[in-house]
Amino acid sequence: MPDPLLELHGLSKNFGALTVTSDVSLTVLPGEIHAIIGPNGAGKTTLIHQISGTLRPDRGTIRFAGQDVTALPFERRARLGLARSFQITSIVPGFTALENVALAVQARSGSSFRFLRPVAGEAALNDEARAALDTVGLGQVADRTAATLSHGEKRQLELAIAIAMNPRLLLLDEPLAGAGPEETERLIGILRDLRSRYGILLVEHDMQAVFALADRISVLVYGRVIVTGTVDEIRGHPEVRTAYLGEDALA
Ligand SMILES: Nc1ncnc2c1ncn2[C@@H]1O[C@H](COP(=O)(O)OP(=O)(O)OP(=O)(O)O)[C@@H](O)[C@H]1O
Repeated sequence: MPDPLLELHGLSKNFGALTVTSDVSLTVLPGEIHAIIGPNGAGKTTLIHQISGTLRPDRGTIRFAGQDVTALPFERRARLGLARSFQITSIVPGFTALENVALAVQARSGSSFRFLRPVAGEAALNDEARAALDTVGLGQVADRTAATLSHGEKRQLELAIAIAMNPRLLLLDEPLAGAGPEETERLIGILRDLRSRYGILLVEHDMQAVFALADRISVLVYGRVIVTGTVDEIRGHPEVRTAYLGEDALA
């Protein structure tokens, strides 16, 4: 088995008396989609915040690509290749799709493009941005203003922005939220293509999409991982069925 890209050991976090993450341990392997599912309020988003570095855990460790990153700030983790896809709110509506992605390329590369002649620097930025847009199937709309993109295209643009960070692991928090059936199918296809290039930690409510995509699934209930397993193991697991009682998501 390859070394894990991401390893969480005994991660715990309380907000006052409320335990939001309780002794969470899991791994994401290179080329794997590891999905986190769980009822509303189970602690999925706060877990993502701790992994990306915007929230400090009270206990436990986070290792990324063999390095302990528990104490590193968000930007340092991003530079190591831990990319979180941000919600649509981080897209600049008045910029084109290409400009939005070029901004992310520029943020990642810092001053490195400054050493090129201005025109060459801009061309290099745009080439990288175009490649990221092509990867998520948005090459045709590169020059459209982001505000005019459909909801599904905006979700694709978020993925392109995350890819422009040159990541090794993508942290995706509900990448299908608000997408219609056709958009969902398209996004599932894109995520499937991305799997061969990145490890993916996927938080997603759309259970059919999770079952279609995930190599492994961890089920979070009240901040605790109650089981990690393959799609078949999770579908048939009695405790998971109990946690979702009343929902037909596992049908
Ligand atoms: N900053 C905060 N201060 C206090 N409590 C918080 C804070 N952020 C989240 N919580 C609480 O922590 C718990 C876990 O929230 P979280 O958003 O991580 O759950 P979730 O599994 O992502 O939920 P959903 O599926 O509805 O998005 C919830 O009870 C929430 O109200």
